Amino acid sequence: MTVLLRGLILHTPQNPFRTDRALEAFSDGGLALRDGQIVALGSFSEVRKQYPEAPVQDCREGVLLPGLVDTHVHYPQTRVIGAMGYSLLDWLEKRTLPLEARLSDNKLARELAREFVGLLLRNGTTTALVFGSHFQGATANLFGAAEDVGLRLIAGQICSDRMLRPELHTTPERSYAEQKMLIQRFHGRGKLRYAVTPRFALSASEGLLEVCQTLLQEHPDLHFTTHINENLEEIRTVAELFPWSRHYLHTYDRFGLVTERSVLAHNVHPTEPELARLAEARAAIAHCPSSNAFIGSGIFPMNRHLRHGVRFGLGSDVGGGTGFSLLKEGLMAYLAQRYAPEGVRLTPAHLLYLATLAGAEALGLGETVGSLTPGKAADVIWVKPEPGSALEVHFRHLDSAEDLLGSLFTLHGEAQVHQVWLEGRAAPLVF
Ligand SMILES: Nc1nc2[nH]cnc2c(=O)[nH]1
Ligand SMILES: [Zn+2]
Repeated sequence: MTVLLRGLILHTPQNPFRTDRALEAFSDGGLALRDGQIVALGSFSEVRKQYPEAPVQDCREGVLLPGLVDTHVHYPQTRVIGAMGYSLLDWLEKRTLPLEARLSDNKLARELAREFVGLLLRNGTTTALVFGSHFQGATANLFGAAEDVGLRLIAGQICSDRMLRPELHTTPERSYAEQKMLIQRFHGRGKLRYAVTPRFALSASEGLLEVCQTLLQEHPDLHFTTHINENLEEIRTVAELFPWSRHYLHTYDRFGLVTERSVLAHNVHPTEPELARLAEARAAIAHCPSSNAFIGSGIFPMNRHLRHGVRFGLGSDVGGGTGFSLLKEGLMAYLAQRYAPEGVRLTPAHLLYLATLAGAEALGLGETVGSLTPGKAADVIWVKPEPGSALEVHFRHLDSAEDLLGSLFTLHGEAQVHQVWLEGRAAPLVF
C-alpha cells in the first residue's frame, strides 16, 4: 500500500562541500512510501496527482527529514554520559571501563541494549555504526534489540587484549572464534551488518590486529571500525607500543585495516601523511564534535580533511559525547569550526548533510539511505518544535528553508522527534 506524507520536506541529496545548491526543500511537499521504499518526492500537488487514492498523513506542523545516521556511538555507555572533568585515558579507566566490564551479565546487557536502541530512535537516528561490547553475549543482545525495532545497525564485538582491565581482555584465538560465530549469526541478516572492532591500537596487540585482518580477508564485505588520533597522550603511547609505526594510522594500515569499508573515530590530531593515506584508501572518519569538546580532546581539523578529500560523517560518541542527538552534533560541529583559527564556515545545509547523507556514504550506504531520493529506503523522521518554544516561534515566522534549518540545529533542544518511519513503518518511540 502507498502512503503519502505531507509537510515541509528538507534533505541534501548532494554534497554542499561541492555544490551551492545541495539543500532541496519542498515547503508543501509530498513523500510517497510503498513497500519500505520512497517512491515519489515533490510538491504535494504533484505527488498527489501520481497517487490520487493513497491515504495522506498530515505532517505540516514541523519538518520531515531523512532518518539521521550516527557513525560512532557506544552501546554500553548510555549511563556514562555526563562524567565531567576527565580526559580520555582516565575517563576510560575510572568511568567507562568499570561499567563495560559489567556487561558480562547478560540480563544487564539486554536491558542496556533495549534502552540504547530506544534512545537512538527517540533522537531520530535510524542508521548507526555502533561499538558493541567486549562480551559476545552482550553484543548478540545489541543485534537482537536492533532487529526487534527494525533499526539499521552495523556493529561488532569489541576486541582488546592489553592495557584495559583483565575482565575485558581476550586472546587472538578466542576473539577469532567468538567473532566468527557472531558474523555467521548476524551479518547480512535483515538490516544487520557486522563490523570488526578493535577498541584502539593502544589496547590491541599485533596478534589481535592480525585476527582482524584475517576476518576481513575471510569476509570481504565486513565493515571495520576503531578509534584514532583522539588524544595526545593516547597517540604517544601508541607510538611507544608500535615502535616500527610511521604514525597512528600505520598501526592499522600494516594489517590491511584501512579501506573504504573502514570508519575511524575522531582523528583530531592527524599528520599530513595520515590524511593523504586516508584519502587514498577512501576510508572515512567519524567526526564526534561534542565528545571532542567534552573529553577535551581538541578541535577537529575539518579544513585539512576537506583539503585532502577525506570523507567524514557525524558521530554522537555516547558516552564521551553529550547525548544521542545528531542535531546537537551538527550544532557542536558548527560552533567548534567557529572557534577554530582556520575553521570551516558551515551552513545549515552542511549540518544536515553531515547528519544524514555524509554518514550514510561513510558507512557504504549512500545508495540506500541518507536522503529522500526515490528508490531509497523509507527511513524518515518527523521533527516538531515543542509547543511554546522559541523554535516554534521560528517555525511560525521564518520563510526561508535554510534559515529554518539553521534554527532547528541551533534550538535542537526544543525539537521533538514526533515520529520515525523505518522502511515505511512507524516505529514505537516508547520502550
Ligand atoms: N571517545 C572514546 N574514545 C575511546 N578510545 C578507546 N575507547 C574509547 C571510548 O570508549 N570512547
Ligand atoms: Zn568512541
